[in-house]
Amino acid sequence: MARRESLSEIRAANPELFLTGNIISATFNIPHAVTYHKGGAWDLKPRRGQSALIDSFAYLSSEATPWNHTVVAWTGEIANPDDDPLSPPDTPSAAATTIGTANSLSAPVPIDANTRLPTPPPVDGLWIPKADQTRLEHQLSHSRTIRTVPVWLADENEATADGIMLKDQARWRRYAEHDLYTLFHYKQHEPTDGRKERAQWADYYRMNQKFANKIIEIYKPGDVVIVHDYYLMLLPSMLRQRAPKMYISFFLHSPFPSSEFLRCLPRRKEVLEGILGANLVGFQSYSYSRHFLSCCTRILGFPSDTLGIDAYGSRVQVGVFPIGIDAAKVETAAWADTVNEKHAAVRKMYEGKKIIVGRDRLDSVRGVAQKLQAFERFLELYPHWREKVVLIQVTSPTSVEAEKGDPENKNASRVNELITKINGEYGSLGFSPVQHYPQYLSQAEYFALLRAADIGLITSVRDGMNTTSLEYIVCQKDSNGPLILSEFSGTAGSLRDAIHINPWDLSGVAEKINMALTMSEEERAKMQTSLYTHVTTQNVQSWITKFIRKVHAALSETNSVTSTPLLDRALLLSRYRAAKKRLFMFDYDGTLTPIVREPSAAVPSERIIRYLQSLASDPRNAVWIISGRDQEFLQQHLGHIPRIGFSAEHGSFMRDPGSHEWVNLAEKFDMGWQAEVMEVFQRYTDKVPGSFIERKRCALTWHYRLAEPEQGLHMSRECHRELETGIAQRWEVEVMPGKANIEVRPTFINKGEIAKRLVATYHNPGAAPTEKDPYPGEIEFALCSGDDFTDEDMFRSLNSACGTILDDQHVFTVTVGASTKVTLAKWHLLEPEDVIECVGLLAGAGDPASLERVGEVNLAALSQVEGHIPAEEL
Ligand SMILES: O=P(O)(O)OC[C@H]1O[C@H](O[C@H]2O[C@H](CO)[C@@H](O)[C@H](O)[C@H]2O)[C@H](O)[C@@H](O)[C@@H]1O
Repeated sequence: MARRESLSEIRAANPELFLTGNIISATFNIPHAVTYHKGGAWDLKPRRGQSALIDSFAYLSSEATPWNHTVVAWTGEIANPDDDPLSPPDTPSAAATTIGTANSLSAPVPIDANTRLPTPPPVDGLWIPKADQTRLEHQLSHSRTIRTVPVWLADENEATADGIMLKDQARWRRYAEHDLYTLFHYKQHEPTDGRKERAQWADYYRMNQKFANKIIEIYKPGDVVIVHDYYLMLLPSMLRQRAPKMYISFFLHSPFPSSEFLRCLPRRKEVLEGILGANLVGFQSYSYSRHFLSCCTRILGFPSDTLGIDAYGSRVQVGVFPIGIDAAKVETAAWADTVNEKHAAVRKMYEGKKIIVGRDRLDSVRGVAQKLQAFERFLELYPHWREKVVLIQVTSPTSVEAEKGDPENKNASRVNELITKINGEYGSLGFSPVQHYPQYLSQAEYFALLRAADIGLITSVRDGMNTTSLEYIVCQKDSNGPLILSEFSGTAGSLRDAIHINPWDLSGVAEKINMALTMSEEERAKMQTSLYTHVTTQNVQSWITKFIRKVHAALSETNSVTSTPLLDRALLLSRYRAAKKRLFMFDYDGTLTPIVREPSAAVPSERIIRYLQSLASDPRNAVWIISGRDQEFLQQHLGHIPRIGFSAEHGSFMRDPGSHEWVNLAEKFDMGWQAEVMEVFQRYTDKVPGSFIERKRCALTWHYRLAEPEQGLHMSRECHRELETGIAQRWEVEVMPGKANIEVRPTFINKGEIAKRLVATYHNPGAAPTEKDPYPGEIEFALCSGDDFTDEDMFRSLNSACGTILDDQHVFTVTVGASTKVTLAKWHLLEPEDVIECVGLLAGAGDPASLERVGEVNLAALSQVEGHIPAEEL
């Protein structure tokens, strides 16, 4: 019998969990289906579906963990019994309709006339006075199992101080179910003119915002927020904007598609950016996490590795956490007396027959049609099983917006056609090989069926996590019925010992059904032991425990990473103003201009040209651009600015301010290595479509930004290794991995050497004026900014000059990028735009508002994720 761990065992295994504190779980629907009774107590029934998630909430809210747990969720569509005379408040709801007695199982194709779909929500509006709203809030917040704070969803003008008017309640789920759910399951709609989508998106955005408002109301610093599923994908970023230091995690319960598919979503960027407000993002399976990482790189252009993404100056960790079920609870429920009776009745009814069981929602991705086709094939290929095997298929109505709205309901018709065909062909007067129950089962009937089965058959064509497969394993504790599981189910990765099938290969599935029916008792027991051990140990309690443990680990890693402070612009300005002589060294790409797809497109903005002009016009300032670019590029785009010095190709060439002559510092260097490097680069260019070589006078660069990202990265590593172990051993050259490039240049010169030279050139206390330094004196202010690996050499040089030649307090080394980036710089700025703003600030030529803002900037807030979701979306 699966056993729950005791509190002391859990405590011993997870000491970090016992930090205590608040956990706020944000999920779309509250765990109850709610019926309104004007002026009276609200009727709360357990909500169907998401049993694993709701069990995890119950666990977190229980005494077994030290957490103070609150669920924040929408009320769901509120039912009004006055609108539904067939469903008075005191009778079981339509959803509780059962399949009746065991005898009904023998009906050929039993479409139960009593079966009713859930009551549709009122369309004309339901007015709920404030007092009744408060009553529901009180009932939910005093729940003994899961304390819940409801989110009320209505248009602004429909929610007043007196109450709320609920109209078209299903609108809040439409975008998520119509667009996201569908696409995440690899299904694509016909494109439309976009009007309906825009309205649905606006509801989705507003709904996420209302969740953010509610969470902010109850949030206290230190609380951990766990956001669940595709309904709330914008919430992490919305929360991050409002509370930059909040601990936020996001878990996706559904599949996540490959970037090729996600690209089809018009709101792909917003959705990805929404999630990236989280510190940790969790998925059901490895492939979903891999797809997400690759989408962030391909669609948003953020660098990622297998463990996370660097986005907006922060690290977002990504992990895989396959959800489990509350196995102990299922086991207890499955052996209740009522279940025992039903189980005996089912077995008796099908005495002498093998039972295959399937329970699915009638969504097309659940693969019911594929299952029927495979069963048909099985009866065709293995005639000796005819009349000896029955497929009992229970289907609940589709919950997919797109399929609900389909007037033809093609999937349901296809399923019915297949059943009629199979029963017509392989059935007889007294027996139908497919028994179909298109309805909800009571829990007792459901467990009785899973226990009575000889085979569990899951043929989903796309599925996040399949709870039926896990419940089936628990129910087969004594009978060892094999589980046949689609390889496209998110559960397949965890249930390695199940019989995996490809639901599109009908003959293959038929073969596996035959194999499962003919397995020896020993083989079945072995399979069951392994699956049962997995399901009972990797349960819902261990799932949420691991997830929270990982949230804590992610947060402590983030906090322990040395964080480079955001440049103190007020300090920078005051030191600049006080200095009589100043030196500026700016890298170009990624510092004065953003990184773009093609090198030729990275031209300086009119603004930075104006600021540099103004800065260089002050005779107290020596302004240099120190870049990997070649002379031609620098000259063409910046050469016209008077009094600016240049260093090209990582220090190989220099041009003094006011001069037109370039000095070649690599003149005496043997360039024989170039031909060899070109040969290697050419080979990789041939292999990697989209990559190309940038040939400069001295340095050579192989670019792969336009290549397929994974291939580019992989091949660049290979190329780097080949050059390091070959040419770099024979020649005095350095191989440098850059931003989607690999550069090779002579070792003797680098940007650090140039920085050293410039300090030596301009720091001349007591000297007479020279052509190079017409205003001799001490350097009283230095600003050096760069974004990549090659710029670290400049920071190193300046750091070592500090304390000997320069005054540490007056030297500003500034890396462009995240505060978490490993750097020798003392400060950071997030983007080139920030550098440009600073240059404008010092030059006195910037936006006057930026000057006013100095000293008022909230440095902490600036280092966090800011405003990815434009306010004008609504
Ligand atoms: O020292 P820098 O001024 O930072 O120059 C480094 C290299 O930058 C250029 O490549 C990079 O920027 C391109 C434009 O944004 C981008 O398309 C490319 O992927 C980046 O690697 C330049 O092409 C190289 O020659 C420089 O060495």
